[in-house]
Amino acid sequence: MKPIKIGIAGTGVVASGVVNILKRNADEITRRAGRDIEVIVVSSRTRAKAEALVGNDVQIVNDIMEVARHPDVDIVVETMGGYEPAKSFVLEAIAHGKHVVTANKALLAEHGNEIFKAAQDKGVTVAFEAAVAGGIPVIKALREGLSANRIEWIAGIINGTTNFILTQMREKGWTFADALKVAQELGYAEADPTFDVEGVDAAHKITLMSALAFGVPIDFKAASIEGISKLAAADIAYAEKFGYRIKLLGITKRVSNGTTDGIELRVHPTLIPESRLIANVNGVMNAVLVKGDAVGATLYYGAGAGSEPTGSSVIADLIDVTRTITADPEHRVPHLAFQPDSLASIPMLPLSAVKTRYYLRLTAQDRTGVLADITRILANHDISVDAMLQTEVDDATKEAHIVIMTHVSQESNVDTAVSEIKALASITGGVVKLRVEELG
Ligand SMILES: NC(=O)c1ccc[n+]([C@@H]2O[C@H](COP(=O)([O-])OP(=O)(O)OC[C@H]3O[C@@H](n4cnc5c(N)ncnc54)[C@H](O)[C@@H]3O)[C@@H](O)[C@H]2O)c1
Ligand SMILES: N[C@@H](CCO)C(=O)O
Ligand code: NA
Repeated sequence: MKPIKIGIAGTGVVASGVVNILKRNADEITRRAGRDIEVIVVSSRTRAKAEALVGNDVQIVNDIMEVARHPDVDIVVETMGGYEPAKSFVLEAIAHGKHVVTANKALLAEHGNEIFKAAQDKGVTVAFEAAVAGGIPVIKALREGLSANRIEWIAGIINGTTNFILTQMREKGWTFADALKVAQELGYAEADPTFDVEGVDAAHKITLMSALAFGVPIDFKAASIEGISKLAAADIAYAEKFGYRIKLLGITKRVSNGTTDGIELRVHPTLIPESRLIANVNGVMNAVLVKGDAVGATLYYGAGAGSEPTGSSVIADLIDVTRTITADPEHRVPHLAFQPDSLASIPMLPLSAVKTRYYLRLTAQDRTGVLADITRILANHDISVDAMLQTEVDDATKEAHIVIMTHVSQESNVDTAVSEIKALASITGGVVKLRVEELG
């Protein structure tokens, strides 16, 4: 059979992984796909760099649209990142009847509904395994392996950069800035690393998984997002005293009970019991826990970023598309796991509706009655205390830290209580609030 012909836009970290693996494993890949997969054209802004990667036999063009419109290309790979020109490139390729493989979660989280609709109308596939948790085949698991289940929730460490930073800070005492710099050098970070650090990248990924899990349109605007830039080393240490690790988690949950029906979608630093496997996922590694009603909890672990791990997922998509390229589009696996005419309209829940356990750290002056004031406020808002710790009073500041672990409480109640506590004269250093997830 004649080879499947690939055009690549963007020859950076991910594209290099793709090209190198395609060369090294050509034999296995052909035996699996049933046809050779051959890169015939790449776009590059720096010709020398592209030539060093693909050699002289591959056409190198300046204009990405030449890749999108190339008459011989069957599948385009989008590894530029960002919203534009990536969006125009993908839509142009679809309009020209090309299948698309992309690693770009930002693009799909913001514009996926439009892109998948265009692909559906044209009868082509847009595949994106590399976009979520890098090399881990979690999109495949959600879309195919778990398709018998009603998904209950997903919780994942889905940003390698922040997990790398948290790990180096905790294990090696690196500063935040040094750890971020190394993550950038290793090719893990986004072009704009605030996307990593502020939780936006994780929110892009959990938004896509939420749509796949619950059969709803992609709704990035509904995500509540909090990153790790304000996380204090003191809270990591106190969490450990209670037996918890702090990880940046992307969480999506279907809440369906007598009073509430909807979907939670949130990213924030989270306390996880240290006995959970996922609490021990370190460095650039990612892990995604998916709870299905039939299968129970399942865990997917592996490298969430990096050239070849991400390239591994891009090529898995290329092989999938190659295998089904001649199939009637109606018989291909739907982009978002559910048939596009069967998407549900389930409300997205605000953060204020979340019910979980909370970690609170208060910085208080050492005055009589302060603890009584705090516990009275908590009780007034239906928040019961599970455990409490107070540090010794600092000689210089006369302040102490009071750390409180609550039982399950509602976020809106906790927020009201926190603002009342902050208003107490004895609370001089603000209140830190973190969420706790048992993930059992
Ligand atoms: N690096 C990773 O570990 C990783 C993992 C998963 C997903 N991703 C995603 O993969 C995509 C690429 O990431 P990367 O790390 O390879 O980035 P990169 O910066 O290493 O490479 C991007 C490439 O695209 C080219 N490019 C960028 N803007 C362009 C434009 N406007 N016109 C033409 N060419 C342009 C650049 O010149 C470069 O060759 C992003 O969407 C990223 O989020 C990266
Ligand atoms: N910047 C992302 C790349 C993988 O999507 C990360 O650190 O996880
Ligand atoms: Na993946």
